[in-house]
Amino acid sequence: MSQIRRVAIIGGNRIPFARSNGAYAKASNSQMLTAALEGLVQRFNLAGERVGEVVAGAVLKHSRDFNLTRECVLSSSLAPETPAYDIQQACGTGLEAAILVANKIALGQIDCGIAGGVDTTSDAPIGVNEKLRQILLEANRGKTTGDKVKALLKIRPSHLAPSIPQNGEPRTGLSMGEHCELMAKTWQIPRAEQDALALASHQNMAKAYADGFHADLMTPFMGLERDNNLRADITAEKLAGLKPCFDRSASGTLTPGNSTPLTDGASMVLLASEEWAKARKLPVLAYLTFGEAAAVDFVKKGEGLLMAPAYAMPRMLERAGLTLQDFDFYEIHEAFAAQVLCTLKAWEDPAYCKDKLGLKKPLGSIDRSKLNVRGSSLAAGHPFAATGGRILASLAKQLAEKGKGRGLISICAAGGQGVVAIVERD
Ligand SMILES: CC(=O)CC(=O)SCCNC(=O)CCNC(=O)[C@H](O)C(C)(C)COP(=O)(O)OP(=O)(O)OC[C@H]1O[C@@H](n2cnc3c(N)ncnc32)[C@H](O)[C@@H]1OP(=O)(O)O
Repeated sequence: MSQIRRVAIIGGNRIPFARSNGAYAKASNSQMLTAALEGLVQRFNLAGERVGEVVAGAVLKHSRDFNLTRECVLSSSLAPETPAYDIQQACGTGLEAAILVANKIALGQIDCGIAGGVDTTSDAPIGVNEKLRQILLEANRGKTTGDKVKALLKIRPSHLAPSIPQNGEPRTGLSMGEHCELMAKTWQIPRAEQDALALASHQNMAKAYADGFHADLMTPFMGLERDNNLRADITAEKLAGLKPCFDRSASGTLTPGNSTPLTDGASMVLLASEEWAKARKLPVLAYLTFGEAAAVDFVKKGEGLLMAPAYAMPRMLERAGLTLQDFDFYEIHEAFAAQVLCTLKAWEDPAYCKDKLGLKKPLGSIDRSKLNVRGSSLAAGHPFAATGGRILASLAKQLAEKGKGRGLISICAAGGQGVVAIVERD
C-alpha cells in the first residue's frame, strides 16, 4: 500500500502579468507558459531532468493546442521524457493542477511535479461561424472535386462572421461581472467597500515590489519586468470617480477599478516530496496540506455564480480540524472586490451558514489585516488559469518569510465552481 507523504512547495515562477492587448498582444499561450516553465526550470536547476509530471491548462485555448502543456515541456529544457497534460477548471485551473500533482506526490506515484496555468484574452481562439464550419466539414467529406465545390458554393457572406469567445456563462448568457453585480446586490456590498479592497490590493502589491518580494517569483518576458496593471498612483478618489461597467444604472457598483482587467500571463509551481527536495538541497517554502473543490447550482437554485468557495471552505476546514480563524494569511482571489466581500459576509452570516452550508454556527469573520497582504488579482491582473499558481507560490513564500504558520487559499471559478486549499509551514 502506498503511504501518504507531505507535499512540499519548492517555489514558483511566473511571467509578469500584462493587461490584454498590450505588452503580450503578440504572445501565444504556448510562448507564455513555456517562458514561465523555463524560468522555473532554470531557477531550480532542472534542465535535462525527467520530472514526475507537468500539469497545467488554459481557460481559453486554441484547438491547435490540444495538449498545450506537453508542447511547452517539449519547448523547455526539461527532459522530453517528462509526461504532461492539460486540465481546465476555469479560474480554479492553476490551483486544481497543483492539487492533482500534490495528490500523486502524496501517494508516492511521483516524487516531484510542476503545476500551473496560462491565459490570454489578446490571442483569444476565434472560431469560424457554425454554418461555415458545417460547410467546410461537408466539403472535406466530399469524394470528388465536384462534391467539394458544390459544398463550398453554399458559403454566403454572413457565414464569414467569426465566433468570438465570450467572457460569459453559457447557461445564463450573463458575463462574470454581471453575475457578480447580482451577488453584490444580494449581499448589499457597498461600492465604497469594494473600492477600499481594490485600493488595498494595489497598495499591498506596490509594497511587495518595493520590498523585493517578487524577485525570485518572476522572470521578465517580452520586456516586461512587473505586472503592468499595478497602479502606483491609485487613490480612493480616482476609484470613486469610475463609472459602473456591468450595471450602468445608478445602482451599479462594479467598476473597472474594483473588477479584474482582462489579462495575459502564465505561472508555474514546483512541488515535491521532502526526500526529493532534500536530495537536491532545495529548501522547502511550505507544504500543500489540504484541497477541496465545490460547485453551486446557480441555474435552478439561483445561488450566486461565484459563491462556490463559500461551500468548499467548511468542508475542508472540517477535514483539517481547523476553524476559519486558525490562519496567518488569507489569499482570496479578487476576481471582483465584491466576490471577496460576498464570500466573507456569507461566512459571517448565521442564516446562510445554517441553511445553505449546513453548519451549526457561522464560520465567523477573519482578521482583515491578514487578507491578501502582498496584493492580489485586482492589482496583479487575472490571466484566468494562471492565477492559482501566482497565489500558491506567493503564499508559500509569505509563510517561508514568516518562518511558521498557516495560509488559506480561496478561488472562485466560472461554471459555479470554486477551489480552496491550505498551505502550512512548521
Ligand atoms: C473566469 C472564472 O473562472 C472566475 C473569475 O475569476 S471571474 C472574473 C473573470 N474576469 C473578468 O470577468 C474580467 C472582467 N473585466 C472586464 O471585462 C473589463 O476589464 C472591464 C469591463 C471591467 C473594464 O473594461 P474597460 O472598460 O475596457 O476598462 P479600461 O478601459 O481598462 O478602464 C476603464 C477606465 O477605468 C480606468 N481604471 C481602470 N482601473 C483603474 C484603477 N484601478 N484605478 C483607476 N482607474 C482605473 C482606466 O484608466 C480607464 O480610464 P480611461 O477611460 O480614462 O482610460
